[in-house]
Amino acid sequence: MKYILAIDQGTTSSRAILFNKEMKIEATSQEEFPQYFPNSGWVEHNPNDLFQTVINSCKNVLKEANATIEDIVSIGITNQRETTVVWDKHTGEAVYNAIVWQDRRTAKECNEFKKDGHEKMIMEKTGLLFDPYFSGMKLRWILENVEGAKQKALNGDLLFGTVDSFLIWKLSNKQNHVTDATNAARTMIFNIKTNEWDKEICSLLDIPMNILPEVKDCADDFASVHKDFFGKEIPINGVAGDQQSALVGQACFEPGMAKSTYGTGCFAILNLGENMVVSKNRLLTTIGYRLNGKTTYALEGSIFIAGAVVQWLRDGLKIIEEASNAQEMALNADENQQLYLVPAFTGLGAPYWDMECRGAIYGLTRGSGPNEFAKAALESVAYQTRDLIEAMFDDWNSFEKSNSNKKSVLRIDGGMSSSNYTMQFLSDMLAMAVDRPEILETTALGVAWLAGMKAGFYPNEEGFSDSWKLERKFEPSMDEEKREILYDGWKDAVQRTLS
Ligand SMILES: Nc1ncnc2c1ncn2[C@@H]1O[C@H](COP(=O)(O)OP(=O)(O)O)[C@@H](O)[C@H]1O
Ligand SMILES: O=P(O)(O)OC[C@H](O)CO
Repeated sequence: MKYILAIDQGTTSSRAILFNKEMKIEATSQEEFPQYFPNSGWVEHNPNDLFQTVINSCKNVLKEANATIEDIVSIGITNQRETTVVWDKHTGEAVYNAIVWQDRRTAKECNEFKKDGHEKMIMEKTGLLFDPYFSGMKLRWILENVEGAKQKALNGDLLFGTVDSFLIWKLSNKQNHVTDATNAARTMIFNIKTNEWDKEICSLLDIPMNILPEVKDCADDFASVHKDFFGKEIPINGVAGDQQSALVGQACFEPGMAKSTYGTGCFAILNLGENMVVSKNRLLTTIGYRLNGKTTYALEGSIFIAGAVVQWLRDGLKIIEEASNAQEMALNADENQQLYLVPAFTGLGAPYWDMECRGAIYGLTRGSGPNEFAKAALESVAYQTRDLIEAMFDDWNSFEKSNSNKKSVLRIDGGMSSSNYTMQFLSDMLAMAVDRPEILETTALGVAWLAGMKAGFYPNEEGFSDSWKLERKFEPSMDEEKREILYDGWKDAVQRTLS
């Protein structure tokens, strides 16, 4: 048997997944690693943990499938985005822990840059906001705060990379310092119009450009894994940040197609085609994928708390034992009560971007109990998605005038997409069909396809799109008046919650 090996290096664990010739999953393996919180708002990983859990997962998945390295045609790597590593190119040791995408340590400095009027330029060139989320400010922090780092960088002794880049450099035995366009697009120092690292931004942040990796297409010759690791050299032919990989895995190749991934948080991405549209609604513009030198742009919006609200029902309120119980409770809730839970546990993401506000619940009565809480929790995810999707399609429609009000496909995935109650309510709230595919592991599938297609093992874009299979379509069934009354109530609840 021949396989493609997909590596998914995520925020809490590393996974390896083997896909067979039919693009079906043959085996998976996963290993968690520690999270470090050295200060309030700081989040770090040990880069060696990231690498070692990747190696272990790859070895274990081969065992799991009774396969050997001879069976692997090519490797694809997808990863938590924005997380920043700086390492010594001679010793291979990181000069500081990986600063994780969730880390907010540079918030104050970002505000100063914003006050000085630099955000407009950042938005126009990178599609992003001036925010600690992105790699540029994390990289700046390391160079400014780790003793000797700036000088070493200037001397050409250090390298910077997002997690994909660090892993590839290690796997290639220090040979290839590369990344792909989707990961570069999340650094805030990459110009997504010209597809180049941006001199003006690097100079503003005082980042020496000699430490930056070469940026490749998503399906490309990235490197060969050195034979010391698995006993044989294997090409790495696919790389994409995890959310973009899911866009590809959902075969959202046409402008107007969107995917929404419901894990701990939720990330929605809309394909914009060849046009870089800067959002009027404070959404992010990013690179969806780059194939054969051609960039496909995308709009992205994220919700911080999606599946995490269900974890809160379980671990905080202790009113459910497992995530799937929330649905039964929602179905048993009193229909005459209308509770709104605004899960702003860590602020609200797009399109509000309010980091200071905190969660709230509205509409409580003497009769409100666990069932009503569970219902409000699940529904909050749909309301938040409507906020995002409305903002996205507003940008899309004002750009694509001929398509005025055209709403197209929304494909869903991630752990929480298995909740039928939530997905039906989502379809009702959006007044659009919501499609759930047979393969929910779309993140790994996306990068497996990129690697397999480059290696000539998998079909082209068209063939891959044809292989996408629907498991269930959720169609809107709520009448319009009810939908709008409910949504107005949500908007009112959000307004009362904002700081
Ligand atoms: N049946 C379900 N109903 C509601 N939420 C669910 C259900 N199953 C899983 N979840 C939620 O989905 C999340 C896990 O999804 P996953 O895609 O594995 O997330 P991540 O990759 O962020 O860890 C958890 O937050 C969990 O609460
Ligand atoms: O590792 P995940 O799945 O939580 O994804 C993290 C995102 O890429 C952050 O932007």
